[in-house]
Amino acid sequence: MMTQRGLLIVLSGPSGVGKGTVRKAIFEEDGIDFQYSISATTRQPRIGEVNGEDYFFVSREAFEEKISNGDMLEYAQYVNNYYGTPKSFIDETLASGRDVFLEIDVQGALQVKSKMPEGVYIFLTPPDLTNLRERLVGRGTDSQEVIEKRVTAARDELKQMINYDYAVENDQVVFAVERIKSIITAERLRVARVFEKTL
Ligand SMILES: Nc1ncnc2c1ncn2[C@@H]1O[C@H](COP(=O)(O)OP(=O)(O)OP(=O)(O)O)[C@@H](O)[C@H]1O
Ligand SMILES: Nc1nc2c(ncn2[C@@H]2O[C@H](COP(=O)(O)O)[C@@H](O)[C@H]2O)c(=O)[nH]1
Repeated sequence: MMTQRGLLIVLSGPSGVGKGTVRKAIFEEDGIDFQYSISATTRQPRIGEVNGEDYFFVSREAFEEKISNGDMLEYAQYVNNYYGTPKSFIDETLASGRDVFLEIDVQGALQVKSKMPEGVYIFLTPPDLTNLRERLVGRGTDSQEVIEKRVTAARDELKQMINYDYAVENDQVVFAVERIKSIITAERLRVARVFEKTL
């Protein structure tokens, strides 16, 4: 019997918009049955971050070796560090029929879209840039210099919203979570109908 491939769900948007916060809130809900793809990065862990849970923290050399070996579905250099999505987890999970959830930056999401256009691409947007800067400052994890680099990158990233399937405003986390869950429910139904027609 043919197995229906899992659905690839990509949540993206500028740094500080709240992707991680919204993703964690979604995964804390009951009945969530998709798998989170843990990214690799060369950035130093922040206080409280756990290797293998938040990221796979690796050296620059190890990351570059993974790129050469073709082990990354996508990768990006963001504010002097590499970030990337290990490919084998995505391939194996989708092939087993389970849905995968990626939370990645805009450069990476567009690379994935060019390879896997059948995925669902969701752009999380802030109410405005002032609000975005306030969130980065409020998070307290980056220097003023890094925050300015992230806000500058955000100006360009917001122009890419048009290349996504959906834009979701993160005005309040609970509302953003509900909007994203509705999108996923509708997309799962659509994909299941398409699959039924192929049987
Ligand atoms: N809807 C919201 N309203 C107010 N503050 C928010 C909201 N969503 C997230 N935040 C806060 O904004 C800050 C940035 O959120 P978060 O770290 O989740 O962003 P991110 O998009 O994952 O960032 P990065 O891409 O850099 O990892 C955090 O301090 C978080 O608590
Ligand atoms: N292209 C990718 N971008 C990723 C990945 N994992 C995370 N990210 C994005 O990087 C920036 C910075 O993250 P931070 O943890 O240092 O704040 C942010 O936009 C993340 O979403 C990935 O695998 N590929």
